[in-house]
Amino acid sequence: MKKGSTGCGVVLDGGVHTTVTIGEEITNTEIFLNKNKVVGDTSRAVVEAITELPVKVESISDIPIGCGFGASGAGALGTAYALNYALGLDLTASKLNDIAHVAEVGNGSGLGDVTGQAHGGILIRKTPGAPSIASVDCIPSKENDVYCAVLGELSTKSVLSNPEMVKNINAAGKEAMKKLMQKPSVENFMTCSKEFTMQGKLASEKVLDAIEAADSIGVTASQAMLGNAVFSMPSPSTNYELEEIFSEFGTVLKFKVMTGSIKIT
Ligand SMILES: Nc1ncnc2c1ncn2[C@@H]1O[C@H](COP(=O)(O)OP(=O)(O)OP(=O)(O)O)[C@@H](O)[C@H]1O
Ligand SMILES: CC(C)(CO)[C@@H](O)C(=O)[O-]
Repeated sequence: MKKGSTGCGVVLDGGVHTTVTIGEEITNTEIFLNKNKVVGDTSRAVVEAITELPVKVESISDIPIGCGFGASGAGALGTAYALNYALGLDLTASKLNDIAHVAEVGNGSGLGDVTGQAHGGILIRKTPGAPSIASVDCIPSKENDVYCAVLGELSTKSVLSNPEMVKNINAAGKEAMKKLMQKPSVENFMTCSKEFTMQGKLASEKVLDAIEAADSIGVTASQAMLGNAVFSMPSPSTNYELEEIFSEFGTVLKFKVMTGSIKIT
């Protein structure tokens, strides 16, 4: 519950849609992601925290997997909310969010995604921890456009289990957070995020090239953590040009900042 990360990130209006099935026909817990059977340790940990019954969990993702978009945290939240409904558990949102966070952190697949996703917007996590205990704030924002270029995967677990990398990230993160809190605007967030990318030493050459190319048209871009992807919130007048530039590096995805929280459909 106490473990997590501090930082600031953008919650997108794209995510993971999760359905659970329970019944006599389900004899083993199985996790499916985009119709493929996966190990799905984080979603599985949520199931095990909530019920002893075998559950079929099916997630369909409209965000890329393993690219810094927080798909494992989103799947964990979806699994918790869907099980609450299917089993008629009447748990509060706060309890469900905490279960998803503990599953995510316990599995090493993320540290701050669930807390961010549980709140929405451009969320600042001032202290680490589960959604119910982390101290948070946010940068007020409209449903700004978020442009992303997906260049490839980067395993979160491999980074978080590397002490040298974590040391760099913590040093760079501390500086970036200090600077962000002095002026918590969207523009300064992008600047601090970019500096964090440069100092944190997690960016591939291609990520750095994409950030530099955006810079050449006066747009600040940064790396999606922890992924081999970049994102930016350009002004409407630079949208088109940025899309052209990003498309030279990888698949371009367009989202908006999601200003609300988890949706139950
Ligand atoms: N919704 C989901 N359901 C089941 N398994 C998932 C889900 N999302 C991700 N995974 C699994 O998690 C692993 C990728 O995790 P990883 O933490 O690197 O990526 P991520 O969660 O997409 O993004 P981030 O880098 O932001 O944490 C893959 O093995 C994938 O199968
Ligand atoms: C560790 C992390 C970058 C993985 O997506 C995220 O959970 C975060 O920002 O703490």
